[in-house]
Amino acid sequence: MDQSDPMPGNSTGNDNASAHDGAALPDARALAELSRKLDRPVVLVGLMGVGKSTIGRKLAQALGTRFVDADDAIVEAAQMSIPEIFEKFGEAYFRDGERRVIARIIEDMHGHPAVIATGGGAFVDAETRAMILDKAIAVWLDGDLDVLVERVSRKSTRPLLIGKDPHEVLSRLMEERRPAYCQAHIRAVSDAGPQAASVARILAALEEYEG
Ligand SMILES: Nc1ncnc2c1ncn2[C@@H]1O[C@H](COP(=O)(O)OP(=O)(O)O)[C@@H](O)[C@H]1O
Ligand SMILES: O=C(O)C1=C[C@@H](OP(=O)(O)O)[C@@H](O)[C@H](O)C1
Ligand SMILES: [Mg+2]
Repeated sequence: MDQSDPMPGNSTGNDNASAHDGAALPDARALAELSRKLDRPVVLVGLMGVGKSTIGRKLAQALGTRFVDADDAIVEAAQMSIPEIFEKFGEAYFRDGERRVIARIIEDMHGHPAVIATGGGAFVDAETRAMILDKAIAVWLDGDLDVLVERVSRKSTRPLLIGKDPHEVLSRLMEERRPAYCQAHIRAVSDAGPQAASVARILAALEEYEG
């Protein structure tokens, strides 16, 4: 890869993404070594349905680190589901709570490696994004619109999608949010292939980033 590329793993089509396409994870020694190098949490950002929660849990398993899903932590703190929070208090209130919860999770890690899955809108909030960029390694999980639409259609618990056409909403959010997601330290692709392949691509990009 061009050494001046600011986004390791920032590849599409047939360039160096192909080097990371295999589902094979690094061996245990390489994983332990990478985990040892990580002195900050890895924070997954990206659109709804791209796999932050699912792939994040598997990434943490591979690295032998803790995993926290920020959405679950918000639900626990609020004692309310995410659709209920949106309905009762609105999105702005949710974003404030989300920022505080993510800050607390990162703080609780005390600079130890961990994997944190955020909700799709967290990194779009300027303050939350600045905090994540300062204190963590931000990994943008990116995927094709059609893949995301198919995945979000499996569950109806996302307030921004309830009663709406997921293709229409996600294509609009993809446009609106791309400039924010682009600021992540790392980009990795989550495609329709095996989940292990997505995990392997993130690990390869982290390895490249950590040097
Ligand atoms: N790489 C992947 N390959 C296949 N299915 C996936 C992949 N990542 C996520 N999924 C599935 O897509 C759905 C949405 O994933 P989820 O992790 O909830 O996304 P997010 O947290 O980014 O909204 C889940 O049913 C999950 O099992
Ligand atoms: O994109 C968003 O604004 C949201 C994404 C959701 O999380 P996932 O991205 O994990 O689905 C959840 O935080 C909430 O419904 C809002
Ligand atoms: Mg999620």
